[in-house]
Amino acid sequence: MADQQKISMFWLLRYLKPVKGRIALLFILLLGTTGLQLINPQVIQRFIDEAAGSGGMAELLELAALFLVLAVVNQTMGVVVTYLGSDVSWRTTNRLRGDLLRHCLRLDMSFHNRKTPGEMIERIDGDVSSISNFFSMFIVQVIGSFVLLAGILGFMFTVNVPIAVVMTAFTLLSILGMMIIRNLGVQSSKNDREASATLFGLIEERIAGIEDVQANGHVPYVMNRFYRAMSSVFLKGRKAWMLRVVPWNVTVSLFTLAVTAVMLLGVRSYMLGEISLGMLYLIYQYTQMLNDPIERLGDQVQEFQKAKSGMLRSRELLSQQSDIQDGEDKQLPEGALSLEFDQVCFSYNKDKPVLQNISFSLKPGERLGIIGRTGSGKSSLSRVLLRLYNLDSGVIRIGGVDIAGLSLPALYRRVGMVTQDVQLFDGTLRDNLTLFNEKVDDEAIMETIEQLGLSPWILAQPEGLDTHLSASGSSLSAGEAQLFALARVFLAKPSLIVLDEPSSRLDAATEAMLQSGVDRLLRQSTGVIIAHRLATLEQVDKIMVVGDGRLLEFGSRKELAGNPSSHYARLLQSGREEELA
Ligand SMILES: Nc1ncnc2c1ncn2[C@@H]1O[C@H](COP(=O)(O)OP(=O)(O)OP(=O)(O)O)[C@@H](O)[C@H]1O
Repeated sequence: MADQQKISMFWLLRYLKPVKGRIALLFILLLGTTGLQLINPQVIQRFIDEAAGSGGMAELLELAALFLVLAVVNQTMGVVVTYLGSDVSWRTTNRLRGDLLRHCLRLDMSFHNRKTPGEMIERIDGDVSSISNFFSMFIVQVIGSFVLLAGILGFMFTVNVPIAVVMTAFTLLSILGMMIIRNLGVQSSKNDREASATLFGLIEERIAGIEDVQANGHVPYVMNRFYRAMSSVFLKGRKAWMLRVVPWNVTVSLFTLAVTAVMLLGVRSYMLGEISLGMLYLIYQYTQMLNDPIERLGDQVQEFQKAKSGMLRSRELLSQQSDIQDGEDKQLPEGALSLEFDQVCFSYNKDKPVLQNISFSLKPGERLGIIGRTGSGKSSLSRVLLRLYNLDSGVIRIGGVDIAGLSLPALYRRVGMVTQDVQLFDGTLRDNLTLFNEKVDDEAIMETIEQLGLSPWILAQPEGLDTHLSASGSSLSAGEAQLFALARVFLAKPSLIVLDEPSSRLDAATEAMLQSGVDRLLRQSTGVIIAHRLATLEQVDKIMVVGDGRLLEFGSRKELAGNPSSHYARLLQSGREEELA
């Protein structure tokens, strides 16, 4: 645990570095307010003694004015300290949020398959929020509190040693107690954060599937799971809170004892004529003030426990390694790219093979149509081709280069894919087509759209390319979104294109219209088209039939069509596409 703590602190320092100037200023201001807090009671003490003695009105007014000025300056500095604290906290935590998101986006699909989006939101935002106080105030508050304590106790030793000894003993005991129990709540706070992440995951999953939940009458079941998750958050949250407030309760009890002892000693000294009335007030005031920094330290211990659980979880996430390691090769040959699968085996879970010994090759510019029954492994084939998963064994070569040794940006620059699930982003049609790349001009967009025969559709949108699309895609039909995804991938001019059921949601007329456009655009690249409808594959050069993760048939489309014993010919003859393979 101690080791882990050291790592956490060290690791966070890099986020504080860019704001070190602001932290220094924060620190100076805090020292200033601490000093003013110490001086103010002394002004009142002099005021009381002057008033009780023979002080003139002018002196009293001077002291009152000084008190007012100091109080206003103190308040103003307090506001600036709060502002600077929040500023530091936002700057640092936003950098951490950015790092976490960037890291997660690079993690492999196996990781993302295990996490719900809601859980990821909690990890990227929720955990970091719990660290924000640590960034803004922890160091400053802790040091400020110690300085204030030292100031009060130091001054008391010059006034009355027995009272100063009682105060010091109380302070040391309180701090010691907090040090001993400071880690008490860390694990429970971590459990609390985990429960909350699960709850968010559940809410997100259900809202994302709202149509299915409503249409299938799943509301009571969803509510039941929701209540159970909430109950877990409540129980774990309560335990974490209870363990966090223990240090605070310890200091409150000690403080009551200390105030009683100090007041008894103070009143006794006053009765014996050792101190003035003003000094008695000062002793009382300083005793009260002792509680403030100790309470602040207690608060910071609580915050630290919360922050530490967030730090541990964020650190854990940042240290997750992607299974997909970036390769060194940066170059692929110019023009359309060849494709070769050599004895490729792949599984999502080791106990269930999904692709078994797949070998085939395509020359640059050739087009392959893949057919096979539902669940036979067609989409998995395209996923491994784009290195979304690692192979169990075998090699995939694109343009003669093993993709395992190829850098991922180099791969994605030249290979494009349209999947069955089209993701839209919050932005205009143009943003979604260019993926926010401002270098792509409208002319290039319209040219591609024209070739795909989609310009009437784009022009029919209320504001053309400036039409706003919502991230959920509710503004487009599923078929429209597919057209859109096709335009998007062709705009990037890839040299190898994988189309996974690109027209599954289009009506026959729209598909026919699209077909010639796709054919034209595919002329500049090698194409892999996964299709359920045989009509989609009329223009391909090669056909592959997949069944149960195995390659059942591979060859020239024309030859297979002319061979009555081939799977493909039989499918063509029967016209029963549902019997694919
Ligand atoms: N993320 C995943 N995790 C675990 N198993 C998966 C995952 N995705 C797919 N599978 C399994 O892998 C097998 C092949 O799935 P794949 O999606 O490649 O089939 P497909 O031929 O593309 O099917 P469809 O025609 O329905 O799109 C199926 O048995 C499926 O259950």
